[in-house]
Amino acid sequence: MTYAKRIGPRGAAGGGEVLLEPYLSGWRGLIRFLQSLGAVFSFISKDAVAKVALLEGHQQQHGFVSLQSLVQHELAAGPAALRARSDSGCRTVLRLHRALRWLQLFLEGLRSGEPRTSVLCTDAYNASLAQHHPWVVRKAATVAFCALPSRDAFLEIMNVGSQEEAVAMLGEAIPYIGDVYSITQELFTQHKLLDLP
Ligand SMILES: CCCCCCCC/C=C\CCCCCCCC(=O)N[C@@H](COP(=O)(O)O)[C@H](O)/C=C/CCCCCCCCCCCCC
Repeated sequence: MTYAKRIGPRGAAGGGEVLLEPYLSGWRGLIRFLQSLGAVFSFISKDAVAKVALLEGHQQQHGFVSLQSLVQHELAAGPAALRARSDSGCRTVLRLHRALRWLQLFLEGLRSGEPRTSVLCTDAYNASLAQHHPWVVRKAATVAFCALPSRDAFLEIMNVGSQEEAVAMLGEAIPYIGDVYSITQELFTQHKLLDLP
């Protein structure tokens, strides 16, 4: 199971570029995992599927290799044009970028040994995505988190062997996620894109 590892370009050539193909492939793997957790999470997975599909469309249309090339291409039209678009790759990446912070925090909590996954998930959500969501989405998300399996069951569903092996895998994967998050955060800070509507 390499969902999280495949997101990141840790040590990849290109001076800290986030390569689009492994980035999207990582998201597809995470979404499959989320879908396996049951219908209660379908409103979340549907949103993630739509966002990944939008980015795949941009990738295919323009041949982007990295997040950096996507950002450069959209910035060339000017910041005002970029802000006016509701289907821009940049705003979509920004939504997934915030979700990646949630994932990083959630997996760190899972690794730490806290048994209540719903608490871990809620804490990670409140520290990342929640501030960007309206009340109704926050409420629905918090209700869905109560349906998460226990930590033991969660590590089992990950299907990477024993609990110790699953925890070891998280220890390897989390730094990759952190790298992708940091590189994207720097890119979006540099171009003042962290508040795209
Ligand atoms: C070994 C790994 C195990 C970990 C498995 C984790 C699986 C997670 C898979 C996918 C994560 C979902 C990412 C959701 C992206 C949400 C983007 C977003 O903020 N969208 C909102 C704003 O979009 P626009 O309207 O501006 O286009 C949209 O309103 C969101 C709607 C849905 C609610 C999103 C709640 C997200 C909560 C975090 C995911 C919890 C999954 C729990 C499963 C462990």
